[in-house]
Amino acid sequence: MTTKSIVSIQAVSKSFGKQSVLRDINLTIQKGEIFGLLGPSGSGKTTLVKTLIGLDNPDNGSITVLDNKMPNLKAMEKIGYMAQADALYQELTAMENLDFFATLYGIKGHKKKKQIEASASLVNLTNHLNTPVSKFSGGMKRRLSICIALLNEPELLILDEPTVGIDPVLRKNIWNTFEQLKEKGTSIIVTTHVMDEAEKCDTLGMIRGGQLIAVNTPQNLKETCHAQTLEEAFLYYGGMSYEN
Ligand SMILES: Nc1ncnc2c1ncn2[C@@H]1O[C@H](COP(=O)(O)OP(=O)(O)OP(=O)(O)O)[C@@H](O)[C@H]1O
Repeated sequence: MTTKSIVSIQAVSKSFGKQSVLRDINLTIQKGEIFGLLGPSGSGKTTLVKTLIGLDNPDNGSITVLDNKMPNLKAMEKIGYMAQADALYQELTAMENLDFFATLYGIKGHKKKKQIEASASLVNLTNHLNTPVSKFSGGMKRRLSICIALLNEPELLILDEPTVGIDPVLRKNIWNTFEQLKEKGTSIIVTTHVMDEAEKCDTLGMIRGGQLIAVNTPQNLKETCHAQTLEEAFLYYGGMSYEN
């Protein structure tokens, strides 16, 4: 693994009205790692990833992604983003959805065919491409959304709670896909509130009430405070229970 940074967040703050949602966030994410952002519902994970990709502007501070100060169109082209809710056309087949989004990304001809095949294979959807999305299970829809985020061969893949509502077997499959992508050199940022997923990340940022309360490997986070579990560690660093 190289030690070059792919994301640098400096003194980022954001409020919605009177509510302070991100408080002085400083964070560096290294290239080639799976970085997890762990925090309870409402802690600011989605807001932080949205500011990362330029979908939302911070009130203060600066963000650099792939050596570009955000928001930056060139950097955005190298990022694959999967939002929390699936944005799929239900009446279209998986292939038609993929074709539509590939065209939107400006991928054409032979490259389009190749990219769709490669991405579908990674998420195990090759045999379901001609099925209308309305007939997909929740897990298949999530995998199709991941597939779409992979179409432009992103250097950085950002996934907002990619496995919510997915059973443990499928969740394991999806994490295997992340490992394969990492092997190929893709950097991954994933938000989660699930502890066993957090354990699988190379580095973990714990966020609570808009504050980054600790950043380290899952092992070090536990060892430093003599915790048996990440939940215990979260309690230690956050000074409160994990749940809101
Ligand atoms: N557009 C908005 N306008 C006003 N408040 C917002 C907006 N977006 C988010 N918030 C508030 O900001 C806080 C953080 O929300 P955010 O979605 O970032 O949390 P989260 O950690 O991603 O939560 P979850 O795990 O439930 O998705 C919440 O209190 C939320 O209600």
